[in-house]
Amino acid sequence: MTVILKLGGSVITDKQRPETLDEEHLARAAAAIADYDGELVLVHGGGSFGHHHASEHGISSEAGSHDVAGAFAVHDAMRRLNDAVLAALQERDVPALPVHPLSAAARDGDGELSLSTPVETILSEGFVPTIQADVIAHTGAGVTVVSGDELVVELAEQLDAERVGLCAGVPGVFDEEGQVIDHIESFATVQAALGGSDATDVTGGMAAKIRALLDMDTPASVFGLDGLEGFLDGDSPGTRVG
Ligand SMILES: Nc1ncnc2c1ncn2[C@@H]1O[C@H](COP(=O)(O)OP(=O)(O)OP(=O)(O)O)[C@@H](O)[C@H]1O
Ligand SMILES: C=C(C)CCOP(=O)(O)O
Repeated sequence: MTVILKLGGSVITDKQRPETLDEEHLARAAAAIADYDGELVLVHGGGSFGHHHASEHGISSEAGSHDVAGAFAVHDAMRRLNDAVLAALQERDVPALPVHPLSAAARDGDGELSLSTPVETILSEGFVPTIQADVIAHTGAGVTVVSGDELVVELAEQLDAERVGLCAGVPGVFDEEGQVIDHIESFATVQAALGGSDATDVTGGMAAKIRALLDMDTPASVFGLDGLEGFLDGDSPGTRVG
């Protein structure tokens, strides 16, 4: 059965500084992934590569743009981040190959995402598909951002995944007192504690993440880097969602 893991941009980059990797975190994540023995699909977010350029060019999940320079600036930065993630993985003998949504996904006029990737074949041939958040064509709007969280949800459905993990820069989802919530079953019960991101972020931070995860049937967990090994061992660190 397939496990889907998103490496949050808040983990693998320094979200406060444009186009800055968090080399140490990326190395730790890659080492944990190298120890995993099973079918794994990786997705990664934008951090200070995607969100910075998207914000500068006024592009978000909803706000589109026909400006090719802006569209390419976001895509190109995300491709550079994807290259860095692939390099860290391949260095540790993880057979990671890239998937770029700009060439594989689109939104219709209602904003509905369609994604047609060779991920299943890449997986069945023993590789680890590594998919970046990106900009994609959006009917009537030019391009909009597709977040790593949206890609995770879509892929979980397409691949009938067993489990989904979102590794973020926080140990889990905090309640209003700052304690990590063990289990979230409905948006309404936690809404008051959920905010955006504390850095530049065009896709809605934690609130959007939890909404997206509650919308799917696959069990999910949100955890920090310290929880990654446990998640890959089959535990549910941080906050279970759904
Ligand atoms: N209740 C909450 N619990 C935990 N984090 C929260 C909460 N409300 C808001 N946040 C913010 O959500 C952020 C995590 O979401 P964010 O989208 O930045 O993570 P990410 O998915 O790792 O990054 P990226 O979108 O770049 O991939 C935290 O850094 C924090 O600022
Ligand atoms: C801005 C971009 C391209 C990234 C959006 O994806 P996220 O980091 O998963 O929210």
